[in-house]
Amino acid sequence: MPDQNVKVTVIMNPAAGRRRMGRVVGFVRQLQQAGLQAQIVATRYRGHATILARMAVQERTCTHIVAAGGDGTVAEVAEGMAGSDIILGILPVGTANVLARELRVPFDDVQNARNIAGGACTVIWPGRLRSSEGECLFVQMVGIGFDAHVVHVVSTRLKKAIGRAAYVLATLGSLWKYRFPTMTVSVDDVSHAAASVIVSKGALYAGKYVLTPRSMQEHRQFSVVLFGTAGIGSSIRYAIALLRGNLSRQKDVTILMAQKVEITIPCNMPVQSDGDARGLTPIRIDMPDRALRIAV
Ligand SMILES: Nc1ncnc2c1ncn2[C@@H]1O[C@H](COP(=O)(O)OP(=O)(O)OP(=O)(O)O)[C@@H](O)[C@H]1O
Repeated sequence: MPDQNVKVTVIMNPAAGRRRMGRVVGFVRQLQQAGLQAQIVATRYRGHATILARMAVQERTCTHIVAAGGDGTVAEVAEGMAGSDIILGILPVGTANVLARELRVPFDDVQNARNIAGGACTVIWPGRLRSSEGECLFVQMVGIGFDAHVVHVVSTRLKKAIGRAAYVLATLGSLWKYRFPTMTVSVDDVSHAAASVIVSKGALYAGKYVLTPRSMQEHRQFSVVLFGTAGIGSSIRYAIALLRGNLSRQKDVTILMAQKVEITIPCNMPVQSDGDARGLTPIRIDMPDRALRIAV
């Protein structure tokens, strides 16, 4: 029997993925058919999802917020509601939707709506990034170096037109343009040298590819993946290893569990979080005390 007190606000990013308004409307209809009250609010600009989620928490206008978008939208919504008792749902209509894959949120919208109505949820711990653009939560990962350069240069228009293939083209272009400087990474106060770094809450990357053997979503820690060798050849080797699922077995890839990462040298390295450009180094990443309840 559905709970009549369940009120769902769907925060929809109209700029995510390939503009799937019809799918969001259909999903809301599914929620309503399951006996829940549901409404859609569309974001109007970058960061708006955080403001909408924060207002919903403060005014207690709903019991659930569904982030309709990709990982960037989920992260913005999380920023506004983490630490509250509101449950976060995900309607994966973005480009990569890594967190939804990680948590096995159904891509079948009927099943997803049923799960939300059913009330099952899990608790995850987002990380916090401080960079030249200020502070934000991340739900899946932060990249510093080569992958962040790809995110900084990928064309939004191409992403809309061809989806994840836009990242493949941007990666090929970046192989020639990126200079591959080495950085000093402090991981829980121990210094390491790396060509590129990915700090990850989850096990997956760029969709369904295995980055680390273990997801840390349910822990107050993250994995730190240090890519040891700079240059075009090594980057291609890392990409192939990622596609084949054996990245963690590369001799020059180190994976550490940690709660704090700092990169101060060199300055001005590109930074991305959850697939969105987030300014430049210096950065600090840690684990705030704000959990997220997520419908699964
Ligand atoms: N109304 C809007 N207009 C323009 N940009 C927006 C709007 N609302 C949100 N955004 C921005 O859209 C960006 C992309 O969103 P999101 O990451 O959810 O989609 P995606 O990139 O297609 O998916 P993924 O991260 O899974 O690859 C985010 O940086 C977000 O801040």
